[in-house]
Amino acid sequence: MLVTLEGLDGSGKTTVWEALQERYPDAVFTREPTNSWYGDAVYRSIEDDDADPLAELFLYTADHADHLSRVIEPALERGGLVISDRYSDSRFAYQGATLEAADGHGLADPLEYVVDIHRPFSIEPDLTIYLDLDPETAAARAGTTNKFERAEYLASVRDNYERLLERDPDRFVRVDATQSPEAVREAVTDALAAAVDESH
Ligand SMILES: Nc1ncnc2c1ncn2[C@@H]1O[C@H](COP(=O)(O)OP(=O)(O)O)[C@@H](O)[C@H]1O
Ligand SMILES: Cc1cn([C@H]2C[C@H](O)[C@@H](COP(=O)(O)OP(=O)(O)O)O2)c(=O)[nH]c1=O
Repeated sequence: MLVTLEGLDGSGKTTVWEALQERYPDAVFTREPTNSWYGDAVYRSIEDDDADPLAELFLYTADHADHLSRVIEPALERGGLVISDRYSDSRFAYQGATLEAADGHGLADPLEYVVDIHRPFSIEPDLTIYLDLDPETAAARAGTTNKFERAEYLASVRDNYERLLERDPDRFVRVDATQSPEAVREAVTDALAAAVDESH
């Protein structure tokens, strides 16, 4: 079973992901960008304010392809629970927004385009927990350290997440990330426990 955590920078994904490790000690905990050299390339691009948006999309997608074959697919084949801090929806929402800001880079609908390039090879999560937070709080919590963490940009990323929730309501569970860390953790744990129960 594949479970992903999504949300804006600073929404509390990593805090929750760490708490879940105590709760599910046998699960495989992973993240995107990964810790491979593809992930290193992604982080180089994040630091480059002039990175080409399409080139950046393909770097993230290369990291995802490697993540699938090296980590996700083997773990799912073993029948395990896999919990990923960010996954494809981050690309749909963030690179969709970056491409949109670059006048669509000649694409009629950047978000749809990013979804489409994943379709032939990617694996859809069984459950995606979306930590919902307003862009201002997200930027303040994240510390606005890179180009993706600015409130204005995060507002367009959030609009894209809303589109994704609308098109796929059965896969997503929305959690109000303005709550205390304890309340967020409890809501996430409840959603995950319900999904794990249902899969048995
Ligand atoms: N529910 C919460 N309320 C207030 N602050 C939080 C909450 N969850 C996390 N934080 C804090 O916000 C910052 C970003 O959290 P983090 O888990 O790293 O988010 P993300 O992985 O989504 O970027 C950290 O300083 C963390 O301690
Ligand atoms: C996985 C992924 C991350 N990102 C962005 C979100 C973050 O700003 C940045 C690094 O991700 P991450 O290290 O998860 O940041 P955070 O813990 O602050 O949420 O990369 C994308 O734009 N596309 C993607 O596909």
